Amino acid sequence: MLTHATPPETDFTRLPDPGPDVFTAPLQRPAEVGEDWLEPAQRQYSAEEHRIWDDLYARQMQVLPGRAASAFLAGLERLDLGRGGVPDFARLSEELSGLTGWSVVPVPMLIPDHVFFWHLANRRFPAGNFIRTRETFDYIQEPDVFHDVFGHVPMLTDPTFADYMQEYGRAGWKAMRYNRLKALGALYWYTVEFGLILEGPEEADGLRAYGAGILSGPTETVFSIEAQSPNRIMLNVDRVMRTDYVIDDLQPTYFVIENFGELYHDTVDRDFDRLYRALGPGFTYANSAVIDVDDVLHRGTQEYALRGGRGSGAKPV
Ligand SMILES: C[C@H](O)[C@H](O)[C@H]1CNc2nc(N)[nH]c(=O)c2N1
Ligand SMILES: N[C@@H](Cc1ccccc1)C(=O)O
Ligand SMILES: [Fe+2]
Repeated sequence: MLTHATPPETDFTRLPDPGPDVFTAPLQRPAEVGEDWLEPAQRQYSAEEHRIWDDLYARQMQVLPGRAASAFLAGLERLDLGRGGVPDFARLSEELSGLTGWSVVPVPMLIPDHVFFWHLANRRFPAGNFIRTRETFDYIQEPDVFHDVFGHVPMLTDPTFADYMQEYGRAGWKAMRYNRLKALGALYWYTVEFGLILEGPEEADGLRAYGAGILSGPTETVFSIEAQSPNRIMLNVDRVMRTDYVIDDLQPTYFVIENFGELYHDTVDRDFDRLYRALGPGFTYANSAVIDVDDVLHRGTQEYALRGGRGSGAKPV
């Protein structure tokens, strides 16, 4: 019997009930935001904060050509994110709504999973309001406005990717019912945050990054494409959803797609019920594992991780 955990009549305009494994408790909701976690307005930024955006932008532009996916670079240009200063969400939303129907809305910090899904399902991208400081210029733990807007928003100009993001949000309802958010989160991690795409034949050096976690920092932009250390493996949804991930260091493994249509087909056009029923509560594969079924583009040396990773002085590339 086929059970549809997300019934076709699901009302995605209403906030879903968080399932038992939703990471809600540790998040303290600030006084100024309601159940939707939306800030009443985008922050005002100081002149120095606008300069921080400009400097982060300039630093990325030195490394992106030849490494960022063409869809990402096209989006950056289309939205003119380098016009100077932190972009205004209202103007961004206006331009995006004409292109793919998305908007960008301000949130104070990480928001609970079910609220995040709900915004995506309604084509609203929740972006952190604050910007990092000079002290945290190279590395921040929480997503700030540079990661969220520079890293994520350009891809929302791509119609197929824009649809994928909305469907990912809608997918949260089913994953919550099955208590398998971790698995769906791994898919997000290895695509939206750390995805690579093979734009031309492999021999022609066609490997590019489209993941926001890669493209919002210079080190991982170079590491993900050029380093010998990480594995680069063709994306296999069943495999990826069983794979653990690191949140505070360069990835030991990247998963590669050939185009966004294929990503859409392998995820959206497929019923995850059977998969969720087959999955255990935790992950099966370590984040550095290479397994039998893998279609391996590059088997990494894992030298960076073996030397101790972040904080050890190990050189990324
Ligand atoms: C898997 C899950 O959807 C993911 O971790 C969510 C949780 N809450 C978030 N909240 C914000 N503000 N930004 C994010 O990217 C996320 N990611
Ligand atoms: N097709 C998936 C939904 C999904 C869409 C997009 C990304 C991931 C999952 C399901 O049946 O649940
Ligand atoms: Fe992100």
